Amino acid sequence: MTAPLINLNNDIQMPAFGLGTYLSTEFDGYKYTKFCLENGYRHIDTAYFYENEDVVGKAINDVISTGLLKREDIFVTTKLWNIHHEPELVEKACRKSLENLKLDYIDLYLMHTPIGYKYSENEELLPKDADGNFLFSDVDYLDTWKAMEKLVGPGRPVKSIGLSNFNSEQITRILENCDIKPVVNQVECNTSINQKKLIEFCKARDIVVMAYSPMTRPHYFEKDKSLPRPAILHEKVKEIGQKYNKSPGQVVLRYLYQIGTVPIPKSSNENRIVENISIFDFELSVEEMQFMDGFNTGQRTVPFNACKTHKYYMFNIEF
Ligand SMILES: NC(=O)C1=CN([C@@H]2O[C@H](COP(=O)(O)OP(=O)(O)OC[C@H]3O[C@@H](n4cnc5c(N)ncnc54)[C@H](OP(=O)(O)O)[C@@H]3O)[C@@H](O)[C@H]2O)C=CC1
Ligand SMILES: O=C1CO[C@H](CO)[C@@H](O)[C@@H]1O
Repeated sequence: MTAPLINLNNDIQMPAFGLGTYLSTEFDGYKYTKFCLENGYRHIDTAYFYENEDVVGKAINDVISTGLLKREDIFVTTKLWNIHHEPELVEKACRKSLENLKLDYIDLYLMHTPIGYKYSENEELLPKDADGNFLFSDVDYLDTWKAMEKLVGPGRPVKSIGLSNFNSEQITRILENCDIKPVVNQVECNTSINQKKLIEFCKARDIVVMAYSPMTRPHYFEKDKSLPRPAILHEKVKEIGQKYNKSPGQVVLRYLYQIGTVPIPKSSNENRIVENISIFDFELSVEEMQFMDGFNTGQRTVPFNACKTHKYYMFNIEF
């Protein structure tokens, strides 16, 4: 199955469903990106921080070279990492991502978070002091955004730019000062934190919410039961799925699609990869949507706790 296309605020179209690749190792990153593209996926999410742009890019290029797909059939999202927020580092970082991916352009380039980390020559991705505290920078994310704007346009390396992990006040500040509007805000969005207010806020401003950790990271919950409990483990979600001949995972992903987001679940399992995208041939009822709303506690799986002291920490306000 392929996902429907949605129009971004710059009239570029983006598939309403994608593959996440965080923690996809060299082998998995290549094998499953390729498998996804061969099985209907047209949208891949990676990041400089994931250190897998090279294998993800190789999978994309290999599928293109077989003739199955053309470059323009595939929507590639990658992200500017926190150490590259200094305006003079932005284009270099973007070019490095393109070089890793071995592509001529990036479809969507996101600022990974509003928080900058200290840059060093050896490109330490998570720079810390001797006590293990993050070494932050205080670069204004607006200055970073201005540098990202310069990447877009005819002959430039990026088609669309967007945000990730931004709250409503930070988005407003960008919108009030930008020349190019963000097309997307990628945030944690799953049954435990369904982001209804942020989705409404973004929708009113023509910004699409992309849902990361849409399955509520079942592999993390397995190891630490204080984390939010994935709804796929709930008996009633299983029952709802049975009614449509769908799995609990499909019910969760369909819920996220119906509340207006673009889910990007990660999977390194062929059955689950095919299953996850097969959500565009059924619809949850109003009552079922209300039941799924009931899981929303607001608890995050990815709270960026180590960044709490930074002036741009994004999760201090309601949304
Ligand atoms: N912008 C940001 O700051 C962030 C972005 N992201 C992006 O979002 C993507 C997805 O989020 P992620 O954090 O990976 O977490 P997910 O919520 O997508 O969880 C991934 C886990 O869920 C399992 N899984 C996938 N599908 C199913 C299913 N149908 N039923 C049961 N289990 C399933 C996978 O196992 P298996 O592989 O065995 O199928 C994997 O262990 C990331 O990979 C990344 O691309 C994520 C976090 C932060
Ligand atoms: O994209 C990401 C994947 O998850 C990480 C945390 O587990 C985040 O730090 C990062 O933003």
